[in-house]
Amino acid sequence: MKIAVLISGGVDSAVVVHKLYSEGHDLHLFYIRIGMDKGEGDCSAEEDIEMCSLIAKKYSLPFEIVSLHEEYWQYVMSYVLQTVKSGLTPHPDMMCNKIIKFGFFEERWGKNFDKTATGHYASVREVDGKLYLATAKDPIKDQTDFLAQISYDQLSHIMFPLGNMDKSEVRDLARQVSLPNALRKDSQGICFLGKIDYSDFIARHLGEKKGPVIEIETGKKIGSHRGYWFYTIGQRKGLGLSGGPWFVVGKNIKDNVIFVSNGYDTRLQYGRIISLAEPNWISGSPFVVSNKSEEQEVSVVISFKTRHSPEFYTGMLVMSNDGNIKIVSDVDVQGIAPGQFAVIYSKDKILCYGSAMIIPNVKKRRHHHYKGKNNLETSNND
Ligand SMILES: Nc1ncnc2c1ncn2[C@@H]1O[C@H](COP(=O)(O)OP(=O)(O)OP(=O)(O)O)[C@@H](O)[C@H]1O
Repeated sequence: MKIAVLISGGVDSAVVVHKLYSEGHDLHLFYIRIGMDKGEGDCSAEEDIEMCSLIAKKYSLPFEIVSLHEEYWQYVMSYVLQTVKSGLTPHPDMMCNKIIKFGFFEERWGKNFDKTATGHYASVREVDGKLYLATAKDPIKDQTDFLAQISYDQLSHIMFPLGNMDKSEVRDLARQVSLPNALRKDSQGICFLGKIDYSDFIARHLGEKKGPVIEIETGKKIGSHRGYWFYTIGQRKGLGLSGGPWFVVGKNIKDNVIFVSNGYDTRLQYGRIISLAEPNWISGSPFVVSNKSEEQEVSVVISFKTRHSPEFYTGMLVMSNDGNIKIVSDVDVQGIAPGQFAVIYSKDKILCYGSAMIIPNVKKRRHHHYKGKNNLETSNND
């Protein structure tokens, strides 16, 4: 098979090259170059590229560096800034996979190959003649949540050769076959943005604007913050408040107010109802539509995640007859942040059906103690 392999200089994608090469495929390696923000050099990219060249050389494979710099800044980063500005929490990794790695790359280069392979920890399964995004063997490394915005067409053209390997097996294999990056540390952080400080980046683009931090139960001002766009629902770190733990439980964007609540047990930290919008069902809707009558809600038992973590929650995915969807969780979910995505899995946690954006549960709550303002919050905590 003719396969385009996306390589980053990291050990995972190098092991992909080794595996596919050993299976006798015809490989073409690609590195996607994305520069930093204006005026910032990016020396780590040069190191990554050098590593990619070494891997290409080891297997005598063609290697190309392609740029998607403009596209990344135009689509992914503008989405990040817009989302943050509207008080929501963005998910750049998800958008990067959908728009860059499996979007523009596929359109321009990947389409000329039978498949495109990456070092993501995920798999593709066929069930009743249909392909599904499916979880990886290694539950700690599983990255299906980052992939849950892709389309069926994108999925149909992708291979994830590490889906059936644990990270330790990947490292062992890299050592055994003496890959030049066998001992290289894993990359951390947000997609291509891993190399820059997220908070600095936001400050540079959106500036700072001081505002009050209000204890939600009492309406008392207990501190000040740098601008609502630096904070996300469920956040604990970086609030600079004494007598914690304090958690962000709501925001009033109009007045630049952050609401916090004290303690791990506060009711306000948790919610069981998660309202969703714009679902992306990769392989079709998980609802069994044949049961649907005019007045009825339809529901399906699911597992789900609301953040990148090995833990799954369980609950029901419910669609009301007006088409609105929500999750009713079996247990309290901490820090439900609108703008983030709920990733929906089959009950047995094997198939990833797709994802939908978390939206605020519409409700009004009066904060009598804070200048009598009536705030429609961006919090989902019931
Ligand atoms: N700059 C890049 N150019 C081409 N492909 C990339 C690039 N960055 C990441 N990828 C692809 O996306 C996959 C997942 O990327 P992620 O950032 O999660 O890296 P990772 O899990 O640390 O993997 P690796 O060890 O290969 O860097 C990589 O394995 C690789 O196939």
